[in-house]
Amino acid sequence: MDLLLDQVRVDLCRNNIVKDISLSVKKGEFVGLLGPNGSGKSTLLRTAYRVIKPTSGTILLGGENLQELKLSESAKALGVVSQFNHLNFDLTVFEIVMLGRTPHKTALSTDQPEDYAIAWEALRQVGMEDYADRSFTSLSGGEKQRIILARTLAQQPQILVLDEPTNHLDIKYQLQLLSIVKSLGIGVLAALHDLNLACMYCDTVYVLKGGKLAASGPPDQILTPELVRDVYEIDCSIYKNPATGYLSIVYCPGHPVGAAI
Ligand SMILES: Nc1ncnc2c1ncn2[C@@H]1O[C@H](COP(=O)(O)OP(=O)(O)OP(=O)(O)O)[C@@H](O)[C@H]1O
Repeated sequence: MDLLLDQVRVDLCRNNIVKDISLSVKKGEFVGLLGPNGSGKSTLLRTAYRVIKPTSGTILLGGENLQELKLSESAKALGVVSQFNHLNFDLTVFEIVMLGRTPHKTALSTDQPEDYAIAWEALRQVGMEDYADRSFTSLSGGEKQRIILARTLAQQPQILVLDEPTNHLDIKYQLQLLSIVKSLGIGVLAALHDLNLACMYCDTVYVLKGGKLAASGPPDQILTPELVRDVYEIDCSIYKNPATGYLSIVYCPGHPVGAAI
């Protein structure tokens, strides 16, 4: 299944936050959404997963207009891991992961053995089987993030939208989360702050600046010191790391470009 955004504009409180962005996420493609704080990444993602209605433009999910799809259909197809996971229900970890099966059920259907098996497999994928009986609210920020990913894996979505999914995770689990997501073989749209992780995992990146598209393409073709300086106002050097084969970005200490000394 593909996700296509065509000339999407989003106004919030009369401010134009997202300015006519077009992008595509194809089956199996890992697409990164980059840009500094306040550049419109979360707003664009929230529009893509149907929390915000676009002011103009079109979003197609599997070729169908997202706004015209039944909510139950888009809920089944689109998985979301967002930045904020303030769930205050007193549920166990396993119960949270089982919530991922909800979009696949009708009002009267009960949990089937297959649902339990899928939820256990999702917990196993994030390495959290031993936490199944723990209260979700007792977990650390990083553990919560991994359980939210497991819930989303249990949903078996066809497109995954991630808003800063590596927040709270130490480097091992940042790499684990992105590797799991990449291995799913579905379309992924992820807002990322870490440009080095973007270079390692993204097939394509879209870079936002002030709600507009500043650049798009494969990271090794478009991430240049000039682009980083223009978008993030910071100097850096970029080289191909012989150990990984990916670009590595090293930020220069000192003053951001244009800052008063
Ligand atoms: N409901 C709203 N009303 C008015 N402005 C808003 C609203 N929601 C977000 N904004 C503004 O829109 C801009 C883009 O915010 P958004 O959260 O999309 O940026 P972002 O790129 O995800 O930032 P960050 O990297 O800090 O998470 C910001 O200036 C924000 O203050």
